[in-house]
Amino acid sequence: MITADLSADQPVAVQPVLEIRHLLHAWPDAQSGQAETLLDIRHFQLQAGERCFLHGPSGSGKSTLLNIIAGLCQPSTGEIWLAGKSLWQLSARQRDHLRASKTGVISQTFNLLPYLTVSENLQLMQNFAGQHNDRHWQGYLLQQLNLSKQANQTVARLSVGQQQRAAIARALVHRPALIIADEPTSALDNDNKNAFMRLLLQECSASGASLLLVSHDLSLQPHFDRVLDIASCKPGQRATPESDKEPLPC
Ligand SMILES: Nc1ncnc2c1ncn2[C@@H]1O[C@H](COP(=O)(O)OP(=O)(O)OP(=O)(O)O)[C@@H](O)[C@H]1O
Repeated sequence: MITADLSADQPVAVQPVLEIRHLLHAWPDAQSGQAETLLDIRHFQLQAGERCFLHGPSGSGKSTLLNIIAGLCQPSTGEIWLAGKSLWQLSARQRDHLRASKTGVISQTFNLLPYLTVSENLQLMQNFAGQHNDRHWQGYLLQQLNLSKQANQTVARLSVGQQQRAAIARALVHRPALIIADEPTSALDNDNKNAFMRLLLQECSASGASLLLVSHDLSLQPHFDRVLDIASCKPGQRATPESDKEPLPC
């Protein structure tokens, strides 16, 4: 079980992009049907432009937490505030709209539409976010991600690494306030990993987007303001601070 109070020490002058209050989440065990608590986070905030790196062992609940933050999975109890709105007080339609307009999600399974081209996937994302179709910007992103040649190919014909880069472009194309990335570099070679990190950080700086990124690749840590080890926050333990900026009282 993960128990954490990851609140910032400083009083907050501006509204955070993301705030978690008293989150508890349990999945029912497949055999016994009993629910065992997986996540227990008393408080967590992410400010505009802040970059947070989240790591921890396989099965510790990182993807579950990201799905909860993205409004794709309802927590057992607790509140998730995204851009000043409480996710689970919204209708499903309002929640979908908030997710589409405020977050860019790069998931482990990419969630691209395989029968559409890369460009069409980007256009669709801008449409969902209520934006006009900015072909110049889309082309720039694809070029930065070394995907220009694949712009008019259907996603189903791309390699896994190319699909991952297409998913990255889609997460950035509508300039979201919060980028949520689950193992975004796992299928990339070193060159593409570096290009991806460069573009992601550059776009976060340019747009002021916050970034919450989950990875097992600890070499990415220096790019982040805060580093959280989800597994170090256990009941009765105090997490070892990993970031110079932020202690993590559990
Ligand atoms: N929809 C679900 N229903 C039931 N149990 C689930 C569901 N999704 C995840 N789990 C369980 O929750 C636990 C945490 O899974 P999760 O994918 O969040 O871990 P993780 O830290 O992201 O792992 P990894 O690093 O391997 O991706 C696992 O034991 C998993 O089996």
